[in-house]
Amino acid sequence: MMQEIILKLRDVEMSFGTKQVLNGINLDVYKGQIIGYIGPNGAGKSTTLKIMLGLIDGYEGNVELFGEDIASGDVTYKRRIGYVPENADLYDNLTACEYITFVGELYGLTRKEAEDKGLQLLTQFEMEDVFHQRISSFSKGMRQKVLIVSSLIHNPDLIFLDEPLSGLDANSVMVIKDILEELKKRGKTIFYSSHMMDVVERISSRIILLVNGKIAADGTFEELKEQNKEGSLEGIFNQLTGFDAHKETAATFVSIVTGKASDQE
Ligand SMILES: Nc1ncnc2c1ncn2[C@@H]1O[C@H](COP(=O)(O)OP(=O)(O)OP(=O)(O)O)[C@@H](O)[C@H]1O
Repeated sequence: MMQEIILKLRDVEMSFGTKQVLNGINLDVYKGQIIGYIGPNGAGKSTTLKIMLGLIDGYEGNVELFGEDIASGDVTYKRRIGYVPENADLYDNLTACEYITFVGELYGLTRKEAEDKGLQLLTQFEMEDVFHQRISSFSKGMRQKVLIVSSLIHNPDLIFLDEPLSGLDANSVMVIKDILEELKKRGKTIFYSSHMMDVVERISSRIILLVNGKIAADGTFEELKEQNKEGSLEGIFNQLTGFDAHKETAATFVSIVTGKASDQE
């Protein structure tokens, strides 16, 4: 049986002014895949995510979600999407409860449904005591948990995560990794962008490496390892992005900081 295509990109290009950021992205993502979307800073990962989410316009090419062209004007597909942004402007003056019910209502839940479900979910992160406190009083990790809960409150089929583990402690990272596994088992499709190579290596059913707005590698971790003769995703990343100067760069950087070459210390 053919697997359902959830996400389809054809010749997607994007420029900001004269700078071309995406140079022809072609991609089919199937139901139940966890895609690890990696690449150097500025490669165009967040830009790709924002195009698929309908947050930025002006791209060339074709983007289909759940078999529908997102440029068709019909935005009902958005109800089936969850999104954890990289930099979220959480509404600091709202309480966790107010924020989560606000997002839940945007996605079509009633206030009561969103509030009940939000409290249940935050309780799993041991945050029930702060449900009615203002987000401005939260630590970075607590804010991140509110974002993760908000992104899943409406039971989306396709989930976009942009560096979702930032600020989370080791125990919470474990829980989130297992949540992603569990969502995958239940047929959810996950598009996961991160720089944490060990996590991407572990959770992804497929890894896509973007370099200069182009897909430079696409396959399972095993396939990438086979092709690149490197043992870790970090090593594969270094090799495919042509970066082997970390030691020299670090030494030069610290020499500038200290005003002395390393052998003068
Ligand atoms: N709104 C914008 N206006 C102008 N240039 C932009 C805009 N958004 C992104 N860019 C540029 O597009 C390029 C790709 O940015 P993008 O945020 O997609 O990279 P990224 O792969 O997500 O990087 P990172 O790993 O650092 O998050 C960068 O050169 C960035 O400066």
